[in-house]
Amino acid sequence: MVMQITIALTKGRILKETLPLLAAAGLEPLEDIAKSRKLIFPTNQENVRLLILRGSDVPTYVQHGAADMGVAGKDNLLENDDSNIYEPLDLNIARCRLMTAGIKGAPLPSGRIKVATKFVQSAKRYYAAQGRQADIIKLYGAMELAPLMDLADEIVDIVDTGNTLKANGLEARDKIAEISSRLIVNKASMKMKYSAINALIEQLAQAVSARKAS
Ligand SMILES: Nc1ncnc2c1ncn2[C@@H]1O[C@H](COP(=O)(O)OP(=O)(O)OP(=O)(O)O)[C@@H](O)[C@H]1O
Ligand SMILES: O=P(O)(O)OC[C@H]1O[C@H](OP(=O)(O)OP(=O)(O)O)[C@H](O)[C@@H]1O
Repeated sequence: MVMQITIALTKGRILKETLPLLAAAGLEPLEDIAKSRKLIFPTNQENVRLLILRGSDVPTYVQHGAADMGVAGKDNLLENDDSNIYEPLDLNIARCRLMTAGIKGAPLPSGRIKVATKFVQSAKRYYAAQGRQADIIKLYGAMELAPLMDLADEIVDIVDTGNTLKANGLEARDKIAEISSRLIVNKASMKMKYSAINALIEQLAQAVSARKAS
């Protein structure tokens, strides 16, 4: 019996870098995802279909088995319960860093600090490890604005070139994690659909190695 494999992909910048890797692994959607409002796409492999999701939802689908596999940024994986998830492959795409940042030259208050971030779990773990009392303020984007409006003393956000911080008079401070997109697999799916999933992992691993070598 042919086992269907469902792969949840992160839309946006990650999708643009994921599709060429999937193609190199012999897997392609049957239509142009960018020109469609659909959310489920069949592929050239009849037992494999793609879901297109927000990056923050991919780990949830894989954790609960609504998708067998997924591609998500490590920043989002660190925010979610991953007890049912394997992470067999770093796709080495969408590389960036999760960092603390604040107004350039501004000292941190000695006591409790206000921290604005989309990455609440990572922030809680980081400040606890630093022995700092942090009041976390949840935001969904444009975190760089928070210190400028005195909403927060620091932010925890993604940094790549540092241009966004610099353009807003902020400075990167401490690195919390190296970020890249990772291939994730539901643990039960790995057992029940081992041969099909393992073949996909191996083909993607070869595509990642070939991309690194090029
Ligand atoms: N400037 C960047 N350079 C490289 N990778 C980035 C950058 N910003 C984010 N990423 C990576 O790409 C992923 C998707 O980022 P993107 O900005 O496209 O969506 P998002 O708005 O963060 O996601 P969501 O819509 O779920 O909030 C992030 O989870 C992160 O892993
Ligand atoms: O260090 P830099 O090169 O400036 O990149 C960092 C910025 O990139 C992301 O924003 P972007 O607008 O790309 O995505 P978003 O939708 O998550 O804000 C992230 O949220 C930072 O603001």
